[in-house]
Amino acid sequence: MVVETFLSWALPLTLCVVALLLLWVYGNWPYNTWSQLGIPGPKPVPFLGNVGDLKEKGAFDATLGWCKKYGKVFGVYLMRDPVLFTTDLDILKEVFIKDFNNFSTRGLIPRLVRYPVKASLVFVNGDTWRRQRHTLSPTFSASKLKLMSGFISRCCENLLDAIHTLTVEGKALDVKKMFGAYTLDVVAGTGFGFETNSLKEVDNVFLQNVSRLLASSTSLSLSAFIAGIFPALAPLVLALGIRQASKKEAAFVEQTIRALIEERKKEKSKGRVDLLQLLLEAEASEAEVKANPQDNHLTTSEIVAEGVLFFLAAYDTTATTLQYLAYLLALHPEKQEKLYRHILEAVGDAEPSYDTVSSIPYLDCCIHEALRVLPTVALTGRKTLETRCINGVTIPAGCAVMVPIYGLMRDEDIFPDADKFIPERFADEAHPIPSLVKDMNFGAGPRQCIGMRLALYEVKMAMVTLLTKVKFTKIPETPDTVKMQPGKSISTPTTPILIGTELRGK
Ligand code: HEM
Repeated sequence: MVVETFLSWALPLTLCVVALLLLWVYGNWPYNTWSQLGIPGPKPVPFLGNVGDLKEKGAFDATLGWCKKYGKVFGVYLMRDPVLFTTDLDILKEVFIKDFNNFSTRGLIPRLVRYPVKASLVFVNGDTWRRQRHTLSPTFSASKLKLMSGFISRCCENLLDAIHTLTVEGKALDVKKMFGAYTLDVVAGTGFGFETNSLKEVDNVFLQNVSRLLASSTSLSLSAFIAGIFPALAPLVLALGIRQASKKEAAFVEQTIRALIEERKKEKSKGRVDLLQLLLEAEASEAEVKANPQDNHLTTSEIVAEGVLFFLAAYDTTATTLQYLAYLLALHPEKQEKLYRHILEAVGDAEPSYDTVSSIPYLDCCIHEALRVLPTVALTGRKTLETRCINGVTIPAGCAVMVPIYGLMRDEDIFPDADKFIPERFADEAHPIPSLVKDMNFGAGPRQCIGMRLALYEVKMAMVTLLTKVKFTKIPETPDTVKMQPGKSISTPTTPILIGTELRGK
């Protein structure tokens, strides 16, 4: 009897203890990777690694803090995955440029990413990436951008009108909202040849859906959390549709793109120069793509994926860059006046064009410096196929190597007085900034941002159009410093940035 009672509870109890022990081992075993390799880093907690810090402080502030504490190379655990963070230029050059064949995969790929984004350039790899990249690259050549110039000019004029009205009415300028509407109009027109009226109708439904989709895709949800701890459950989480946060918005954006494709096919226009036209000219069946993988072809489902991606990748990033540039110019009137003089010298009374806005070195300096002081993107990186040892640092096979962009941009060895807004540092011939660092806000190497030229062109056209007519000013509502929201991979201030505007010549 005593033996039976003992067995009835001892067996389940033993099983529970063994299960808990196994769970404990599972939740802890990856966390000696970096200490064994002699690489410093923050102490991980079971199952979560260092995600707690990222969630609490945000990717920008957490990684900046780690850079200050651990230096140029440190190891972090994202859930159970070891990730090497580095601002060491020799390692970055090797990873992004010289050893690209080994590091051609994007660093962190969310486990729950689904179609259409999953099939787009950002997330595909290997031969599929090569084919898509070759097919899409011509869209962003200087000659194609020049053809889009008339449309971008019209968007800039609308932007100027909207800001003129605000100024006359004495209202503060919500920089992100205004520039978000402008970049959405540019993306819609240059990408798909359709005119959103988001500058006049700031609460545009399409804009709201894209914003919500972006917000949910850059924050950590419960489902991402489950899939992070138990990667094997990711397909189940996706199949069950647990990741509901962005489903509705993703469907809305996807449907809009599909409708645009259908309309364009009916129109049969050959004269268009937008992204959609280029995509459709490359359209081929799945069988054709399989048979000739080296040709510049895209399947119909890839065309939809690239269309959705174009909105996601192009709109918020460029609007955020414009937002910080306008804000920093409002805080630094002397730099703004210098930029105004340089713009007048280059453009005079003429209409700004691709060539004129591209020939104002001080404008480039201001954009680079704004991106440096307040970067738009927190992180980018690559995954190593095979184990590599670079500069004495071992990177185990399958491990991600990430650049903490904020930390790199605040490195006092490269940027003395790194907290200060000094555009001139990018023109200092005595201390040139390495181009790898200068452009790292757009990544580096063959997988660098494909839209960099378009983004810079949009920013330049907007600034040249506005600054010849309007001054940005600091008003009581303008914050002295920007605090970034945690949980976002694209920089988002905790409260909207408001600045003042004055008409020039008044
Ligand atoms: C100021 C605005 C922008 C910033 C700061 C930015 C930043 C970035 C960064 C950091 C990457 C990763 C690059 C790497 O890993 O080396 C990237 C990739 C990418 N960006 Fe941008 N981006 C901007 C605008 C745009 C625009 C306008 C487009 C338009 C289509 C775009 C499309 C893409 C695509 C498709 C990729 C993936 C490229 C690939 O994997 O081959 N971006 N961007």
